[in-house]
Amino acid sequence: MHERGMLIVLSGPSGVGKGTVRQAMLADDFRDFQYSVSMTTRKPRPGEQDGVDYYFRTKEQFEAEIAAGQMLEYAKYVDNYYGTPVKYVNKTLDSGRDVLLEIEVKGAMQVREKCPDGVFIFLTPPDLMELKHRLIGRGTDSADVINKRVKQAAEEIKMMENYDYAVVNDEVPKACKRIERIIESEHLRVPRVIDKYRNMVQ
Ligand SMILES: Nc1nc2c(ncn2[C@@H]2O[C@H](COP(=O)(O)OP(=O)(O)O)[C@@H](O)[C@H]2O)c(=O)[nH]1
Ligand SMILES: Nc1ncnc2c1ncn2[C@@H]1O[C@H](COP(=O)(O)OP(=O)(O)O)[C@@H](O)[C@H]1O
Repeated sequence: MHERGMLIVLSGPSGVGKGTVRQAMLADDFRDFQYSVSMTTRKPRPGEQDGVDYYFRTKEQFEAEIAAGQMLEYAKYVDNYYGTPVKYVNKTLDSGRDVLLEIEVKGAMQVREKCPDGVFIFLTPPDLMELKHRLIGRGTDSADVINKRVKQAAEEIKMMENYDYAVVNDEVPKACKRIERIIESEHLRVPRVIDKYRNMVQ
């Protein structure tokens, strides 16, 4: 029998660098986690692929998935739905592998209710001006959408108190290392490993 995988939830304002840090962790050969691809009603950005970046769906399709109980969590964020299909998460955790969810704060709180033994990490920008610069620099959103996202960011940062860890993304390699250390330490927590040692003392 193997241990069940660990659920890692990474939240943080749009543009803070969640995707960048995740890619850097993979490039760093820290690939012990599986990324859960979310579903969204947002339109694909140039280069984004269905099934890789997101499952791109219509509002009707998304609502049908909710009604069918297929979502672990979902939330509305700046006029679109985003959510985590439950099947992939359960299947992967059951196989003993860790799963990483990259989701906004309302969804993360739903996951916290359902999976209290998950690890909740909040990635935060050095400040809101820097966040805005990153969103502008990414070049994927209109000025109007960027302003909405920065406004939303201020609300999201207030939710940090509900997380287990806060990681500042000042420099990508440093943020990566911080998250890797958190994941490694969480694996050593006694409640996660206790079963392995029970046999020794019987
Ligand atoms: N609740 C929830 N939020 C999600 C999910 N997938 C992505 N998000 C969040 O939705 C917000 C907007 O995502 P997106 O439009 O792709 O912008 P980006 O994260 O800045 O590239 C971000 O805060 C994402 O972390 C999900 O499955 N559930
Ligand atoms: N530590 C950092 N310093 C400077 N720019 C960064 C940093 N991390 C990410 N970026 C840049 O900020 C933009 C947003 O990053 P992204 O990973 O798309 O954010 P998120 O997934 O959180 O929305 C990208 O253009 C990315 O290259």
